[in-house]
Amino acid sequence: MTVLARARDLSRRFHGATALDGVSLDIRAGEVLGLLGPNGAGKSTLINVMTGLLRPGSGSVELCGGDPRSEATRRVIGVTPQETGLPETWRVAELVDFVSAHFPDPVDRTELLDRFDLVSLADRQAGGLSGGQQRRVAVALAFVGRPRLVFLDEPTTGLDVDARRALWEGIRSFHAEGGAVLLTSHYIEEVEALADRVVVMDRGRIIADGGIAEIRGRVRLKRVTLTDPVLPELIGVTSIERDADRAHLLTNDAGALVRELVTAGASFTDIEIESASLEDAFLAITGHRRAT
Ligand SMILES: Nc1ncnc2c1ncn2[C@@H]1O[C@H](COP(=O)(O)OP(=O)(O)OP(=O)(O)O)[C@@H](O)[C@H]1O
Repeated sequence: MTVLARARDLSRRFHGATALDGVSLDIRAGEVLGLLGPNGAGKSTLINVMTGLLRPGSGSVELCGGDPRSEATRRVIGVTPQETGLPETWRVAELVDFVSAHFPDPVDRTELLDRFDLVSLADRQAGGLSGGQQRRVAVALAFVGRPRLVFLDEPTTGLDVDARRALWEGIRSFHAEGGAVLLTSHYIEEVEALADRVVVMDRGRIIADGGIAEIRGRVRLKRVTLTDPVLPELIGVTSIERDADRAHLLTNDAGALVRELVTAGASFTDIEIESASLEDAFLAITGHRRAT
């Protein structure tokens, strides 16, 4: 499959702190790649280096065979950085027209606004929009130039459920037409809903890369949920979380755990065993508590 973006052995330090430490990554045509990692893992730095906004300390990046810093190469990608500042007095329609003027074959304005559920905001000034509405406009602008590959850094942070769903639909229809996307997210269910492939970063390195089922399978965790439990000391339990009267135990061997509970005479009223979620797998791989 065609490789649209190729990063090789990227490293980048900021004042002595390592943000990227030997990262190599290919993004292929037509795939949606979810980039996960805890705060400070290096996700934004990777996007900024891959899109030519930041120079790597060492290593190389090729976008569609070209240099990400060249204008011609940049026309084939779309980017929504984590922080976006829209000019406050400009109306949404004017912003779309302005960005469109930089591309040879832009998406029709009405079609774009419709795709991202922004038609009703077309005549509103950007400065008067809510944070979530501004975010949706900023994401939509990444798609104006009919890019082959779009980089979205936390596209749905701060959006309510409906706005997030509208944005997901916009990303899905781009994907259905063959577009490729790299997106970072703190919402694991977002990556689960949109991505074909998941890359997990931690401390500037890629520590897992695969399909969602594969990443889940890499840690053969089961989630065992018990109601009203009085638990003995347990062996082989990766973590225990409690919410109200339920306890969620993560383990590599649910059978052994159940036998241990029964042998120890532990009391509980209900038991449920399910496969680990992507979030469980992510936490197990990084060793961090939450993807915040
Ligand atoms: N411009 C900068 N100046 C100094 N340090 C920086 C700069 N940009 C990033 N860093 C540092 O590099 C590391 C990686 O940061 P980065 O923003 O890439 O992580 P991230 O995975 O995107 O985190 P988050 O999920 O919080 O957005 C962090 O330690 C961060 O403090």
